[in-house]
Amino acid sequence: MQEEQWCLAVPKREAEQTRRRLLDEGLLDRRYKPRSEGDAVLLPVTEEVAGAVRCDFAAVPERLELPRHELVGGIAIMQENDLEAARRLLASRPSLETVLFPETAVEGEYRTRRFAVLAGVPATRTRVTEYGLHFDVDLALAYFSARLSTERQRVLGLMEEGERVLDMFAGVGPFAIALARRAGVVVAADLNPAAVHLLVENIALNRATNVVPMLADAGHLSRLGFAPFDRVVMNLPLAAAQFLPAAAALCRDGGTIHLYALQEREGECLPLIRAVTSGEVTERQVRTYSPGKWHAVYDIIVEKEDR
Ligand SMILES: C[S@@+](CC[C@H](N)C(=O)[O-])C[C@H]1O[C@@H](n2cnc3c(N)ncnc32)[C@H](O)[C@@H]1O
Repeated sequence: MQEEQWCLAVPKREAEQTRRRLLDEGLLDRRYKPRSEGDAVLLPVTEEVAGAVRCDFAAVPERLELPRHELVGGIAIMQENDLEAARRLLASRPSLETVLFPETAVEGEYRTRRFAVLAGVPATRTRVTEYGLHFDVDLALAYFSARLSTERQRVLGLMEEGERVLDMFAGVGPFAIALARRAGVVVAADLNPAAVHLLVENIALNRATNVVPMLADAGHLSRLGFAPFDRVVMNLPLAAAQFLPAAAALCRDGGTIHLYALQEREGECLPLIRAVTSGEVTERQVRTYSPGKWHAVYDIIVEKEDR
């Protein structure tokens, strides 16, 4: 039976690498079989990611019944509180250790969720591999989402060797440690002690020697007298209004701020951005979040002369 699905069409030589990345990010729709079309391979994806198109796919019969889920290392996060489906999911993949159901939305200052264990080992800690880097995460204690892995690589691709980078809301370090590959130094701050513990472990795990972890409120960073940064990452959606002036103060003239926001209409953050700089702004959709809401990133070139 053929069914219409979202998919990414990629050149054959990139297919395996892209398939693995989508699998890591929990975006590969394993209920359908990838297939070739001309020089491309069509990879079914679980949501409308950037560049996805609609195509017909044959269902893999034994996987059709698996529930929707997001993969984070050895943990699957299900959208339904369904014990029977969780057991089937756990049995479907040897690398899976635990199936969780989020009892709350992402909440609080630390942006964490509370989980119920539906199947497997009762744990919220796991190790995630992303583009050759390893991150120990604890989903109950500190925020982590595999869905931004492509975005981290995009930002890395924009960097010059030796840049000074500030990650204002670093969590367990996925942006900071990914960008450290090209940076001269990365300052990585977070106010969640558990996140900073994991950040320190992840710096060691990846043998990064140029990431400086800090347990600090981003609001205090501009008082520390840092020389200006070439690039500032702001991944705390909903906080633009509060922290954008500090980010602009910490960024050099001509440097870049990557501002992540949850929004319901294009250009929602532009008035806030225009209050701190008149520099060039590029806005793009990172991923859909819920109907009518999406995760956007604004790449902002900071111009200081005219302020
Ligand atoms: C959405 S998470 C992003 C974490 C990480 N950048 C990532 O991509 O996985 C936001 C992080 O900001 C931290 N946070 C919230 N308010 C903060 C503040 N005022 N100063 C520093 N960190 C803060 C939270 O603890 C959380 O780890």
